Amino acid sequence: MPEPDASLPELVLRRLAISEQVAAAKFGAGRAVDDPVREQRELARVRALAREIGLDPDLAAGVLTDQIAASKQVQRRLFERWTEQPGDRPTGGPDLSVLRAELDGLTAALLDRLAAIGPEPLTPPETPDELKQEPLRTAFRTLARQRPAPGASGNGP
Ligand SMILES: C=C(O[C@@H]1C=C(C(=O)O)C=C[C@H]1O)C(=O)O
Repeated sequence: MPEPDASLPELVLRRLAISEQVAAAKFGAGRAVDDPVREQRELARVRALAREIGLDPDLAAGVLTDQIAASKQVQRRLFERWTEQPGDRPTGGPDLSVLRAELDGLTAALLDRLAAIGPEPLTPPETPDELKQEPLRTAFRTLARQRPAPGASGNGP
């Protein structure tokens, strides 16, 4: 479980770190990076969660779409690396179902943070890890824009 007071950028970074382990679990099992069925299920879930906590469902879905795209960028890069350099291939590691439960917990925490913060644009954190630089920009695509104020219905005068 994430720290209860983790900032939104920390949660995004944590989700990408777990994506590295997801890549290892999939690569070892010969599974594809993309799982469109799970993606659709997650998107439906965040829309429902967003409604429960007074967050714009389109905003929540947009932010999750970015997190999924960023996760897949990290995973694809690692698949390429491990294909080219078999010596770097990981051994062992957590089960995919355990990692997915962690991802789901982080997604819920992300929505909670999003509902709590103001509309100001957020910028991706700096990282020396070249693998994560572009995925981090992807993860912040929607967050980097001005957002509707929390609680705003969008139907006001
Ligand atoms: C992380 C995974 O890989 C991809 C990314 C997902 C995500 O970030 O939530 C969901 C499904 C996959 O397309 C996964 O399969 O669980």
